[in-house]
Amino acid sequence: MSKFISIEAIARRYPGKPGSPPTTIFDDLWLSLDRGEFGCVIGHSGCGKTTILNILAGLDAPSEGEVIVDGQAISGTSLDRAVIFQSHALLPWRTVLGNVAFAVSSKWPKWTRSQVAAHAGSFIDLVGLSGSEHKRPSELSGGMKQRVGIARALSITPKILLMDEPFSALDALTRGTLQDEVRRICLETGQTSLLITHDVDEAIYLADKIFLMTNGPGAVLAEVVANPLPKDRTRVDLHRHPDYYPMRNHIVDFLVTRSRTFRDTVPDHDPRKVPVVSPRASVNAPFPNPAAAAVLS
Ligand SMILES: Nc1ncnc2c1ncn2[C@@H]1O[C@H](COP(=O)(O)OP(=O)(O)OP(=O)(O)O)[C@@H](O)[C@H]1O
Repeated sequence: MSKFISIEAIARRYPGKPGSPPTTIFDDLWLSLDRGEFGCVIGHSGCGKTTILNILAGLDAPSEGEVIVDGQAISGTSLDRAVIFQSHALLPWRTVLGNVAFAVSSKWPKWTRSQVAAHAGSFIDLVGLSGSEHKRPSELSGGMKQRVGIARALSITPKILLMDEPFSALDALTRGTLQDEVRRICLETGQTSLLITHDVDEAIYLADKIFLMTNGPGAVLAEVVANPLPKDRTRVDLHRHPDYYPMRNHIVDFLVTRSRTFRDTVPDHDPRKVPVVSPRASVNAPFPNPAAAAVLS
């Protein structure tokens, strides 16, 4: 079965200094997601996470390779692919309703004003901002601004939702609440999503698949972690699940050690056949324990 999102052999290179070869951020990168899946890319600063997201959004183009979404190679930006940035990028002169309505009328230019307002209003409601429709961004908290960004992205019913560290500028309480909201909405609507984060717990809570990137330049997708935790997990009971610590330890171990040493320790890594692992609790086994990471394919 073909994948809903298929990143195929992409590379991103930047010109080097005069007389030097180009810098390769990554090359021959393959990554895929099924429809309705929530993926998370995690890796150290500079490994190319934002570059991957920008390529998927069409804000950047790969130096080589292509990206297929729903059976079609992408080219440039599209209202099929919505992005939520760390900085919400709202139009400051427009109200909450005006910001969301702007996106809605871009997608459906023939809709009447009242159709646009009703549709935008339902997404403002979805993110819990009813009553604030007529406020301008300067009157909103950081969390509320990010809610507007989420409502705006979801209101155009995109095929894929792309998020670049959308919660990282928020305080812990607001971050947790918005993670809950995004998870609820994505599960309810079957939204295919890709999130960039540095936060291991955020990835474990939200993602079905976590893509582990090695350090750049020359980063590679080393492993895909298939989340073994139940779908009905909640943020508060996450750490009580027996598979939580094996999985968390596996990812932290990767980020602390293997992301640096991967190139030397796995010289025959095949970027087209990236191992999918699902770290689980294993009785009497110290961690890290290779046996705890069941290789699924
Ligand atoms: N226009 C550019 N010219 C040259 N190099 C660039 C350009 N844009 C990005 N880079 C380099 O590409 C690499 C990957 O950048 P990217 O922002 O994708 O990393 P990241 O993993 O998202 O980092 P962070 O976690 O810090 O956001 C970095 O080393 C960056 O310096």
